[in-house]
Amino acid sequence: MSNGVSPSTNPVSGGDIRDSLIIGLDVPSVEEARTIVTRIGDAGTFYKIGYQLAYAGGFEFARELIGQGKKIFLDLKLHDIGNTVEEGVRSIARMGVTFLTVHAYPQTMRAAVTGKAGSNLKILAVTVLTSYDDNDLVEAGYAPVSAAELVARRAGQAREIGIDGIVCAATEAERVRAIVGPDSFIVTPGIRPSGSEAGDQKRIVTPGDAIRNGATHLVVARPIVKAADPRAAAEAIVKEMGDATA
Ligand SMILES: O=C(O)c1cc(=O)[nH]c(=O)n1[C@@H]1O[C@H](COP(=O)(O)O)[C@@H](O)[C@H]1O
Repeated sequence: MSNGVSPSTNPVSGGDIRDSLIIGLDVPSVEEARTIVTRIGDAGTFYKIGYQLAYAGGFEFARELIGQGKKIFLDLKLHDIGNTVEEGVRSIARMGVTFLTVHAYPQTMRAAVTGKAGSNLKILAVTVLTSYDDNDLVEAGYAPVSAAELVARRAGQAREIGIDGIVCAATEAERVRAIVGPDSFIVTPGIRPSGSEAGDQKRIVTPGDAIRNGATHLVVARPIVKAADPRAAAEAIVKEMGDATA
């Protein structure tokens, strides 16, 4: 697959395990992000840039990291009218990033697939945010539906539309795999090494269990970027992922 990423990089199927850890650079400035990336060194190969850093110089920093051979997940969680999503994705497709998120609404997913045509960009559909539980869905106006059911429904729609990968909690990874088939990425945030703070995450899973459940990529931000030693934190997570494949 293009851009150096494929489900075969999942340690389950024998790739470089470091490529399955996506480190979320949820920090306020490029300077801070650069310091963390330097400290992590070759323990980190794949970085996520989301709202906080993207709107504080993160797009330029993404290009800088790509120039250094790192892979970038641009986590913009797009959702707008179809034409706006399509043209936005077309612009992003020229940046050379590996992954881009959109919310898993059918119009939005179709527009994103059209916008990325002819590029190496992979679109990930965010199904139900990992900070949501069943009660949060009711509060947001959904008829009573479990997060797991809504994830499954949206994963099915994503597969029909031709989306490259699914973002879901690792609690749902096995069920999602059965829906999307063997070639789709399954990217799981809400990862917490045992003993670490859940914070605002509700559907959390340890790194080892996420790999055992079949995730191709794990997204981890605070447990690494807020650690006293980010490199040691990343290495410990990679080790736990590797042990889960043994
Ligand atoms: O799309 C995402 O990456 C994402 C989807 C989701 O459902 N939940 C979720 O936490 N994320 C992102 O994953 C990262 C998780 O951060 P930590 O909870 O600090 O590890 C954050 O940058 C979130 O924006």
